[in-house]
Amino acid sequence: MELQLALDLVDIPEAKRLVQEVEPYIDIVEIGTPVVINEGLRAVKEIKEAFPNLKVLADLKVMDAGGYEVMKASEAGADIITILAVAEDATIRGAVEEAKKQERKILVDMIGVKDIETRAKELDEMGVDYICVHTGYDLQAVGKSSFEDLMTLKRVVKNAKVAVAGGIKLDTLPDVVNAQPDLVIVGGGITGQDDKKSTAAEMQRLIKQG
Ligand SMILES: O=C(CO)[C@H](O)[C@H](O)COP(=O)(O)O
Repeated sequence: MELQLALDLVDIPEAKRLVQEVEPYIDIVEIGTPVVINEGLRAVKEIKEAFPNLKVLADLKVMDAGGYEVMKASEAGADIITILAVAEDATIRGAVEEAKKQERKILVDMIGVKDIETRAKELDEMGVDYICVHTGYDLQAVGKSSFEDLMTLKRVVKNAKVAVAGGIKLDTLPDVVNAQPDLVIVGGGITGQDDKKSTAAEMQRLIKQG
């Protein structure tokens, strides 16, 4: 099980400062969608250059032109690129094909998918690397979580790695770990804490023992 730090509400200098603080405790650093919108793929490039030992995920949430977007993110140094599960199959297949060519990975974000079971089975057959259930900020605000969807993924996904994101905090992490995802994605649960270092260290401890 791996821990991914999601950076959403920062600029590049702040992203570097945050990663430096928690680097020993995380496996993957996510350059979040708002960061890519504000700073471009330069953010991916700079973080990969500054932290070559960490995997970098570019949270592009690709919806079209899968092959092209994956190629550009790969050029910037992304190890993993996200695509939306609600995209057309042709877009997903294009992204998977390009990622294989570039020796990168594709994480499919299930945000907005109503029938998790059916779509997860289809994506699994298409050869994506990760399938991620995700409660975005707008549904977190009305009290939703991804826990039930995570159980569905665990039941139906046979090939891809299973990931979970959306509002995970130290107090909810043990339940998430019990469900045995391959990847746990945490943003505000670390970046919003006064003591980010010890929060990330404790999260890593729970994840490694899970
Ligand atoms: O992709 C995202 C929002 O669309 C976030 O990166 C993801 O939800 C993790 O952040 P948090 O733990 O703060 O919810």
